[in-house]
Amino acid sequence: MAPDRLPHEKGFHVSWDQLHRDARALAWRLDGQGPDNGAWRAVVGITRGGMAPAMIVSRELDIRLVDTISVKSYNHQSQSAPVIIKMPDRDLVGDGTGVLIVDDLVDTGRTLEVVRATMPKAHVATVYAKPMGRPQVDTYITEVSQDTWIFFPWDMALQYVKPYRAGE
Ligand SMILES: O=P(O)(O)OC[C@H]1O[C@H](OP(=O)(O)OP(=O)(O)O)[C@H](O)[C@@H]1O
Ligand SMILES: Nc1nc2[nH]cnc2c(=O)[nH]1
Ligand SMILES: [Mg+2]
Repeated sequence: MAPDRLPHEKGFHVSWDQLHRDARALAWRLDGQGPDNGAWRAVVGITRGGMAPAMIVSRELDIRLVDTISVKSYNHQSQSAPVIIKMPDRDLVGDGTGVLIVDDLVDTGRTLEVVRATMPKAHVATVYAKPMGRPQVDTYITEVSQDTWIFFPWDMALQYVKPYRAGE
């Protein structure tokens, strides 16, 4: 096993195209589910990974009010207690009513626990979810097992791969 995959058993590699399709699927699922005649008031993306799906969801649902919340917790694959280092505009998000919080994935759920506490009435949506974090999410698209590490396109590059039967 490649050392950069430890301690997870499996790798789930997501291309830009796949992320685009899955974020669009998330938007379609959320369409018409907002509290104001089905409409959502604003999108809040959780930096940094939530910014790409937040952009796609806000584009699909024609939501022009977009803000971010910045949370720092993971350093590579090791997690420390999540800390909010930047809040969204309080006048915009209020208690979270009509706000869609968007992140790329939920793993342990610790990031969303901290974010939810700041906007208790918001709807939380992620593209991918692992079982431990699922209770923190209202809507998600694809579930992967807890021992899977999800690799996003912004963390990868195309590179040469040797054929299975490499010439001697
Ligand atoms: O459910 P949890 O166990 O809290 O993990 C999920 C969070 O971890 C990743 O972010 P990360 O902290 O790596 O920061 P980044 O988005 O800036 O890359 C991911 O984008 C989620 O925000
Ligand atoms: N890229 C990435 N970041 C994470 N943060 C917590 N879990 C994951 C994961 O599976 N992949
Ligand atoms: Mg993140």
